Amino acid sequence: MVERYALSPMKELWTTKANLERWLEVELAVMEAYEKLGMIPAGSAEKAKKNAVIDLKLFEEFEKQTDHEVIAFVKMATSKMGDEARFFHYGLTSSDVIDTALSLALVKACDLIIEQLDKLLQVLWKLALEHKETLTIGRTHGVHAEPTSFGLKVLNWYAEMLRNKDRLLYARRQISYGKISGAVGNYANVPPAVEKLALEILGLQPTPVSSQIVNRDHHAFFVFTLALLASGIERIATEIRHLQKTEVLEVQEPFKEGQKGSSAMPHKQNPILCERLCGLARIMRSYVSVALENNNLWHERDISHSSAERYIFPDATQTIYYMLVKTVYLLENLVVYKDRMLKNLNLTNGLIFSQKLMLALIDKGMSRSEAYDLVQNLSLRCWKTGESLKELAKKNISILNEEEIEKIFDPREYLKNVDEIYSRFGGGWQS
Ligand SMILES: O=C(O)C[C@H](Nc1ncnc2c1ncn2[C@@H]1O[C@H](COP(=O)(O)O)[C@@H](O)[C@H]1O)C(=O)O
Repeated sequence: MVERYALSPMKELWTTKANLERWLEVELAVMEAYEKLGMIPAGSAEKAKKNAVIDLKLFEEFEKQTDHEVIAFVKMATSKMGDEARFFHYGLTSSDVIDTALSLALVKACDLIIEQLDKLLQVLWKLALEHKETLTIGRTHGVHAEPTSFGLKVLNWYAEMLRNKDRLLYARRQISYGKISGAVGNYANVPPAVEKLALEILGLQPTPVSSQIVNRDHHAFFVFTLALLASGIERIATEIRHLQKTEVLEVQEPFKEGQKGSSAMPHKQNPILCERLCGLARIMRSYVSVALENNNLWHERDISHSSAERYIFPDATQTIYYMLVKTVYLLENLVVYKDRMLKNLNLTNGLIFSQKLMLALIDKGMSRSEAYDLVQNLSLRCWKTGESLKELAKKNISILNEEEIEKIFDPREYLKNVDEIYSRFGGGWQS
């Protein structure tokens, strides 16, 4: 993981020491299960826990010697044990330990991610409420379309993040499986009852059927869910980048006291945070293709996925965590220029009210194509000359009176159903 984007407490989850401690947690849970079932002498698990060694130097030494990390781990962990060492790793294959411990790590990572996502939801809801009535221009194809509210844009982000939360909760279930079923998953040397008890102790559930490993579709789904969340953040960041263009300047990402925008141009305030979030979302997508490829392993498993997973799980969880923390900061401190929004809304001299004008003509009895052509002709003149569409309508359309025309060109008319849209979210964000 690039240290620059590694934040606590997520980064501590992925240290070698934390990993070895999780392996030990799994081994001890298995011993406890054997003991509860009366299959090994009472007190063995407690003794093993007391005498177990976690020593990174020793682990490295044994790994160099054996070129097998789980054997190195077992040698290290049992190096100061007595007779209880006989029952340590008893009947297990390496992946019983590795995969079960990996699920423990991923579930914890998922909880940290959900915690940040909850914060983001809270900030989004607050911003959406604050700007429920803030008029802005809605753009399609990058071109002014019709008035809308800035809060509604934010509410749309909020709704996507609510869906991301739903998906994450489901993904959390998908990665909360362990397996203690032996070398090819058929419990030849460890009974299913041990798996059941051990996983209960660890707070995981057994896979109904496994090979040597927990199938990688579980993990791929989780990684995809994170990438989808990242693309939602990217969508927010992209919108802010567009709205921060000099010609637009409707919003601006926070620019700290003492911050510098450019080494060459002292005046610059660039949307660097949003640009970084867009870059990181690209990285997040790249993990998905690796996770998908890891699903296709030979027979009861090969180990081609292992090296790739040393990157994708720590990096994907740390990157999305970083993205969430920064997005919360970004939106908590977003600068919103309401006056500029209004100024931009009026840039096209009323053209954005063309649909309402056309519909009013239809309501007065005109055919749709006649009304369309009339309004289009006036609009094209408006584009060319810079005249106001409202004034042109008053001069050229006699079937609408002045009051009716004023109402058509009132941007507030476009907010009349905003309350109903908000009401679909009930009381909003309650953590
Ligand atoms: O219980 C077993 O160990 C069963 C055995 N399969 C293995 N299961 C788990 N780990 C194994 C296995 N084989 C190797 N290794 C060790 O995994 C490490 C892989 O390193 P890397 O490719 O860098 O991620 C690296 O340390 C490897 O030595 C089998 O033959 O089915």
